[in-house]
Amino acid sequence: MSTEIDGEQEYVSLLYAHLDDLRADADTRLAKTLRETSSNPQAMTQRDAATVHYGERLAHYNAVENGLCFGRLDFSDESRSYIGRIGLFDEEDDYEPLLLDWRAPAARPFYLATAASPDGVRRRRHIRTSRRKVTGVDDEVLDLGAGEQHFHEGVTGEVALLSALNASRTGRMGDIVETIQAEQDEIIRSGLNGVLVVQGGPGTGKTAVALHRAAYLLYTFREQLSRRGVLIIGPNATFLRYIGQVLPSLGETGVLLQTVGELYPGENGTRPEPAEAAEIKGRLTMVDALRRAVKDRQELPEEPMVLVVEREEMVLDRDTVAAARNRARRSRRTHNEARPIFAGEIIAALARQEAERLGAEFLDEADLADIRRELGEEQAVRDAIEQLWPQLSPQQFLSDLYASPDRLATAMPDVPERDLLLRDPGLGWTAADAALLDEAAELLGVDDAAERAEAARRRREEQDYAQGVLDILQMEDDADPDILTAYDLIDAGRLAARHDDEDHRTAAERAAADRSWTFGHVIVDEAQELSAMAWRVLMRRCPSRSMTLVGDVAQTGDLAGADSWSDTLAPYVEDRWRLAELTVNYRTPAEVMAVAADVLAELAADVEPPRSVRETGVPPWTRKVDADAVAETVARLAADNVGPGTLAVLAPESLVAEIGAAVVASVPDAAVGDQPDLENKVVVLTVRQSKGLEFDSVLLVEPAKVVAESPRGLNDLYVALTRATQQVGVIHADELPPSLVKLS
Ligand SMILES: Nc1ncnc2c1ncn2[C@@H]1O[C@H](COP(=O)(O)OP(=O)(O)OP(=O)(O)O)[C@@H](O)[C@H]1O
Repeated sequence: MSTEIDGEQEYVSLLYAHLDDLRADADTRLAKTLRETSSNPQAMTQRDAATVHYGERLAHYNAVENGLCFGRLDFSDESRSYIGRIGLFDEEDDYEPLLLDWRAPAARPFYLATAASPDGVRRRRHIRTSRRKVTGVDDEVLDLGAGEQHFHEGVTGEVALLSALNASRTGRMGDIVETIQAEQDEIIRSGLNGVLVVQGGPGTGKTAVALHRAAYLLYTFREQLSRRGVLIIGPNATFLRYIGQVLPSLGETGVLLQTVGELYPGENGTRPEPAEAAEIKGRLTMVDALRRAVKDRQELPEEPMVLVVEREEMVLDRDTVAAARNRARRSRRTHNEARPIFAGEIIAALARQEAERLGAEFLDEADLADIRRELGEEQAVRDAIEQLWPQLSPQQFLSDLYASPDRLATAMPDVPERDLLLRDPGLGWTAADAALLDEAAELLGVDDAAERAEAARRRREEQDYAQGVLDILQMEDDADPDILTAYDLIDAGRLAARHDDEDHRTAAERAAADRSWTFGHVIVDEAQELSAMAWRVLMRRCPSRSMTLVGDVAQTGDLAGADSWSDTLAPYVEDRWRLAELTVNYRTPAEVMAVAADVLAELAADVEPPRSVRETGVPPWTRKVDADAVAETVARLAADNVGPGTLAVLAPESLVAEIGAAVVASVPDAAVGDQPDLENKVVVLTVRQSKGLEFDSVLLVEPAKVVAESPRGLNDLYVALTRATQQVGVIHADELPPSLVKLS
């Protein structure tokens, strides 16, 4: 074996030498670009672009340093390929591939070939490395015939897979490029177009698959996707931190990761709120409610309004305002965009009154125009217009709505529980508010006439400046008429525009700041949790409907979440979506899954539990204690458990603070609170917070309370039981819920 390792070491060293050359080259070019100085705007623009380009290349090479090469395929025709994190080519040998990017079509047999269907592959080799050193190889010989294999059915690269699955967790998710399984590969490489729903039980690799699919799509459709970017939505900030390293480790950075609460640019919806309030805000009927609420802001005065303009009284009666309002509404523009029409009508009506007073027969059209202009500048007139048809930002509009029982009643006459939405202004936004802010922005629109005028003025100024630059260049070049000047190639307008538009942020960065941005592809993790209103926003952000939605309807915890994929998607794509299923559980050992399966049977009798890929020999255990000893027992067990792996204490909402305090008293650096650091050995979380995460061991506290505290409590219990990679212990004083029969 050691000669095999030596042989691979030689090749792997050659690959690293190649990587070093590429890195050195990018480094030199970057340094050279940074040294370039020029006052020529075009050259400066090129310099900026080159800086970004070489900077990105360097980051890319650095990202693939660990595990650069991890596999080898030997084919029946004696040829062989090495598989790794990027493609490397031999420039001196007609660009022969030295290393195949795992995403390249030619690398696919590494994930798909089996003894039953070897696809020309004689041997698949997993190469284990630590930094740049080869530490071992695992071979699977595929042309022996299926009968002679001793591997698990349907599992490829079993040794490498099991060693990845048994490894201690670190609190950050890792990539799985070395051991992607066939059913996962199918999904990762599925076409770009249309909506793909990936349904799979806990631990089936949905998150892993979603992230690797993002990397695959960016590689395969680079041109298309790097311009528009890819958006990945995850359930909360802790989860995004947990998965945040995976794409960079695959060399991909052009992806925007967001929570639903961040869907409205510039705001971050993190304020907690009761599940019932979030559920109401997530209903699709909020679209009509907001429409009514906007109309409600276009007021008619109960009594005629008296305006004092230059010591003269003018009157705005209800009919005049109603006529102006009808005109503005008939324009079918959004609220803010229709406002100038309303204002114009009001001013025209007041101007007619003024003309009457002055004697209309002595005034011509120019005089009337002067009167209108002067009235438009009067504070009293502006105030009246602002009162009757205010200019509204989505934030102002929504906080006014939440602050007023009357406004809520007008907007939501058939929702008796609407007062759950009442709250004082200025308290910050919740996750469910983000979708409503976005909807409000759609309804209100922006009257950007002033901004557009300012932008036009700026452009004119820049154009004049560019013209000046070109004139100077031309003067310098006058000496030799044969030399092509910048003037010949580009006119001032284009030069200014190029300067103006040149924006070196990545698509993801630009998208994060822009509500009207549409993405090339959208991936939603824990997609079952999204409300109908959140789906509306996402669909607006992705008119091409190129989407991957991964989730598990059996794990839905949010009241506003999904029970069925077809109901969720029907309003947007009818039945035009494809379903892929993942069936193997890579996380939860069989012993734990057997217990979780009973909970699943109670909450969704028709859903098959995923099949665990391994056993640990440690069945879940329980410990019953007195109610006043629960926190102390958990704290002691947590202290005893501090080992190489990670431990999560999962507690019901009502106990989490008390349990957290007890655990911190015995394990001082344990992570607790809203945004715990998952890289700590011991973390105390609610079940909701643990969604999508995993730990080596889990201590579950008072499962009966977990079930009782939420209308979707059984789903929460199912989530809690399926977070561990090694073992689960249950500490309780209350009776165990009936679905945990196996533990009683
Ligand atoms: N092919 C694979 N090779 C190695 N590890 C894998 C593979 N597939 C999944 N895993 C590991 O299994 C664990 C579970 O994966 P992941 O979190 O993606 O599952 P999930 O379906 O999103 O789970 P849940 O629905 O419970 O959040 C992770 O540690 C992941 O790295």
